[in-house]
Amino acid sequence: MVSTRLVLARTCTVFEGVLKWAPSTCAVLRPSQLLLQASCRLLSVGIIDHAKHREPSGKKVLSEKKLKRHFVDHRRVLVRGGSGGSGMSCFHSEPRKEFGGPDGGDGGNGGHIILRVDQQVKSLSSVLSQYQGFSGEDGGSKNCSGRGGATLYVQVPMGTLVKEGDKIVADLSNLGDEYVAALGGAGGKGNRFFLANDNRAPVTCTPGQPGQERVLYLELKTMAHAGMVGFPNAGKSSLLRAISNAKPAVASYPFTTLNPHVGIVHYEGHQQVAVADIPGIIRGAHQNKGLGLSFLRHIERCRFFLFVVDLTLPEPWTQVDDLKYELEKFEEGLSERPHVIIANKIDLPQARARLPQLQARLGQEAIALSALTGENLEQLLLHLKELHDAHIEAELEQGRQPLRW
Ligand SMILES: Nc1nc2c(ncn2[C@@H]2O[C@H](COP(=O)(O)OP(=O)(O)OP(=O)(O)O)[C@@H](O)[C@H]2O)c(=O)[nH]1
Ligand SMILES: [Mg+2]
Repeated sequence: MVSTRLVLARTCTVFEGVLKWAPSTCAVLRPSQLLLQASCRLLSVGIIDHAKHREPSGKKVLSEKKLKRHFVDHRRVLVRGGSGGSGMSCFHSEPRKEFGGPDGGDGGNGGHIILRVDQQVKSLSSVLSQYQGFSGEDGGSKNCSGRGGATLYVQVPMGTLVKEGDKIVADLSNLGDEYVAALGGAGGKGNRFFLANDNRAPVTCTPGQPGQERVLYLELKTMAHAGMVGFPNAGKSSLLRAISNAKPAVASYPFTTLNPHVGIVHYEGHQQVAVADIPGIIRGAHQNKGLGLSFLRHIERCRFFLFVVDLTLPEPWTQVDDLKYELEKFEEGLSERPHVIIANKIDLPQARARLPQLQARLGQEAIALSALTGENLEQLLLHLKELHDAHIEAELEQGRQPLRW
């Protein structure tokens, strides 16, 4: 019993800092399995799938179809800044003080509308189609100025692109980024403002200006470090479930995933790598076949790619060529980004037999693994970390702030 506990503790310690889900993996293993695993492969990850399929109790999981309704990645928004308050025209009046002079106060300025990045917001679904800023108050007597309209903040997800017509006016890709979408109108002037030597009793006052009015197009480009690209059914979502805390739907039919999902892989020292899973791509996607390429904008900003190949299909190397071709069609140079090729479903015998042929045809190494059984996942995790570290180094070298999740 004591020795079993020791092995259990040791296996967990090896995982600790590399993977967050390690304790849950340990929890579902029988002691006999653990002993066997610890002796033959210290870093192997067994039967992850069972551990991953436990949903947190009490939390309703939305189906992919419902999620599609909730996930909005573009929005047309009409923004109108608050109008300024009007200036006041009045004169000081006091007993025995006949000519008190003008004392009409200025109107308050209208409130601006500001788009602000919020880490908690993951889609544009909470953004309304129009916003009206708060108006400033009118000026009062006794030189009282009206109160200015409060600023209206609209929370948007990180990676929101703001366009006006065809022109990109803002790229909100960092935490805390803000963009003034509409300026509030200036407040009007009270008659006190027009007091001059040649006019001691002005009655003129001006109305407040209307706020700025603009039609903006918001476009969300999901931000993640790594983007998973692959044909439908290649096992992208299964892989994301296995390495992160994300729960994309997994099924044996193509196009199960309809929205991008981002999962976070936790490493030692609180380092986090965000991995995005997007719907499957097929040959001819750039001609709008399958689900088309519109969702590719969600991996456009990924710093590196994971090409997921289904090893059970004949000639799996053609999948890599097709994926690279489609990426290139979407945006020039996209296929040149750092990437790693993942040969999935290695647990199946026919897949294992195709592996040497794939390696030879590709001319580069592919990480053979099984998202279902967890075999060889650690190699992917270590490679992911290497790619992430290289990205941070490159960004710092160029004086840019690396993407932090
Ligand atoms: N045997 C085996 N089956 C796998 C493995 N990975 C995924 N599968 C199965 O392959 C099917 C498709 O998996 P998904 O993860 O939904 O594939 P996907 O690439 O996300 O598919 P789309 O969302 O349609 O693009 C499911 O039935 C999975 O159980 C694996 O490593 N081994
Ligand atoms: Mg999927």
